[in-house]
Order: sequence, then structure tokens, then C-alpha cells
Amino acid sequence: MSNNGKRPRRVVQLSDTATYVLPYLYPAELSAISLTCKTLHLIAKSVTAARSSDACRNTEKVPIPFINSTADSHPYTYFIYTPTQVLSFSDAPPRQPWGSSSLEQPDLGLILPPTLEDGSRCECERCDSESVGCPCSRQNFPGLIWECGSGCMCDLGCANRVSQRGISIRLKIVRSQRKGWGLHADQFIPSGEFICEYAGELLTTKEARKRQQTYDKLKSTNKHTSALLVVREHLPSGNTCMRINIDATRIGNVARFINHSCDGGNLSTVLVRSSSALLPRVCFFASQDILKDQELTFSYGDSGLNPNGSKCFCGTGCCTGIMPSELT
Ligand SMILES: C[S@@+](CC[C@H](N)C(=O)[O-])C[C@H]1O[C@@H](n2cnc3c(N)ncnc32)[C@H](O)[C@@H]1O
Repeated sequence: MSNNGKRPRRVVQLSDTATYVLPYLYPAELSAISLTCKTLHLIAKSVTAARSSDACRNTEKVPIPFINSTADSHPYTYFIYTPTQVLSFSDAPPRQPWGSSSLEQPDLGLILPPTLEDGSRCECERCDSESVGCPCSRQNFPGLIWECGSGCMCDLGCANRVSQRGISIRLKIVRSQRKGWGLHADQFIPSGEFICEYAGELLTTKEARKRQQTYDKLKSTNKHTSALLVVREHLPSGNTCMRINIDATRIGNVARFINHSCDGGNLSTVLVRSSSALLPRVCFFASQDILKDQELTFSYGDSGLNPNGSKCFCGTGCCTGIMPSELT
């Protein structure tokens, strides 16, 4: 026996440990550590290559790469990936290695029991014919869709769960000089196709206002873009409006890269409600046929609301020249 009769010690290589630890680092930490030695430099380089090859960190059905052929050399934008909405983190969000989207949060789809409506029956092909209260039997309105959810008898294969299966169309995140990153089609997308959810941290209005103020200050440095979306749902009574604040700046999905277009763009924003879920999810569907390489855009709102907003470069015939921004 070697090592004076003791059990041989496992030699932990620097490269083994670094390969495990470096994917957790923020970009500034990664670049600092890559300066320390050749081994760490090579590992940091491979982490950067993995990050820029798939913004979704291997968690969606298809990779969504960053593509930058402008003069600046940003290989990617760093954010924590979540495929769906999460409750807000008051402190810094947890670190996340590439290839993981778990944020250890309660399942927002299970907050409320399903609302049962007497006599309503599920009509989708997967649900049990005896199930009641299934959203299949509810009426969709413009801008609102009812989908089956965890309160139904069906599984994710149900035809009435289109927006719950993640992203399956080919997309890419392309950098432009004036608008920064933008989400583009990497295949033909027919009108009506589900694109993706607007995933991010769900904020109270108080927190949303606080963060918007911080983002507005940071924006003046020209180095920071934020992705705080405010959507209002008009409740059936007609008198009440529910405000949903989703911040994808620190934690989100690729919807955070969708730029504004004054002509309304080629995406429609739809609220999707499902059984057992307290809050609707904000989802994007193609509002027209979209060609490969075309940029995906939607209207952020009415630019007349904030005449001091920043410059718009949507390039459409009806461009107002000013980006809409939420007056919080
Ligand atoms: C939700 S982010 C979209 C992704 C962003 N372009 C990026 O690089 O991360 C919103 C920001 O993108 C930029 N942006 C979006 N649409 C734009 C437009 N039509 N013209 C100029 N800038 C735009 C603005 O800086 C805005 O604050």
C-alpha cells in the first residue's frame, strides 16, 4: 500500500474544481479570475462560450444563441434564467450555474384551488370526461385565454396547454448598434403561433415603482437596460383593473430581449389564465406570419405618456421618435 499504509488521497485538480465553480460566477468575477492563470483563462473562456451559445442555459427545447456582429464585443447579457414567473427576491437573486433553472420557489400554479363552475365539463381530448370546472369550457376574450392547468385531469400534452410547454420555435438574440440586443426569428413562424411567456419576478406595485426609479437613474449612464413590464387586466366587472408587474431585468427569459415597435410589431400580448393559478401569465403569440431573421417586436405602450422618454429606433413609418415608458 502506498502513502505509508494510509488510503491514497484523491488529488483534486484545480481544473476539476474550477469547472464546477466558474459557471456560477458573475461576468466581472469570471473575467477577473480568468486573468490569474492559463488554466482558469481557458475554463472561463469555455464558460463564456456556453453562455453565449444558449441564453436559456439548456432549459428550453431549443438553444437560443446570442449573435453579435457589431463593433462592440459583448458576447452575451448576464441574467438568471427562469422559464416562468417567480416571486420577487428582495436581495440579490441566487447564483445559478448554466444548465439549471431551479430557483427553489413555491409553485405559483398551486396557490389557489380551481374555481369550479356547476355543470361545466372539460372538452379537451386528454381530460377525464367527468372533470368539472375545466378552463376548456370557459370563453376566451380578446387578450385573454383560458388554458387547462394543474387543477385539470390532463397533463402537459393537452391541446389546451399551448403556452405551458416552453419555447420550441427557433429564435436568436441579435445585437444592433442602436437598440442593443433584440429577439429574432430563426425560422418561419406562422401567425397565431405561441412564441414565449414574459417570465420574470412578480413585483408589488410599490416595489415596481422603486425599481423603475433605480433603472431610470442607471439608464442615464447608457450602460444599463431594464425589462420591467406592467400589464393591466380589466376584470369582468369592467370597473376594476388588476396591475401585473413583471421584472425580467435580473431574473427572466428571452422575452426580456423583445424591443419596442411604434406600429405594434408582429407579436400580440395575451394574458393566459389556467385552473389553480392565482395570477395570469403574460404570453406572446405571432400576430402575423414572421419570416426567418425578422425581428420580433411589440408595442411597449403609448409614447405620448412620457414626452421625456428615450429615443426610439424602431424604424417604422409611424415611429413617434420617443420610446414609451411607464409613468410609475
Ligand atoms: C426590454 S429591453 C429590450 C432588450 C434590450 N434591447 C437589451 O439590449 O437588453 C428594453 C430596452 O431596449 C431598448 N429598446 C427597445 N426598443 C427600442 C427601440 N425601438 N428603440 C430604441 N431602443 C429600444 C431600450 O433601451 C429599452 O429600455
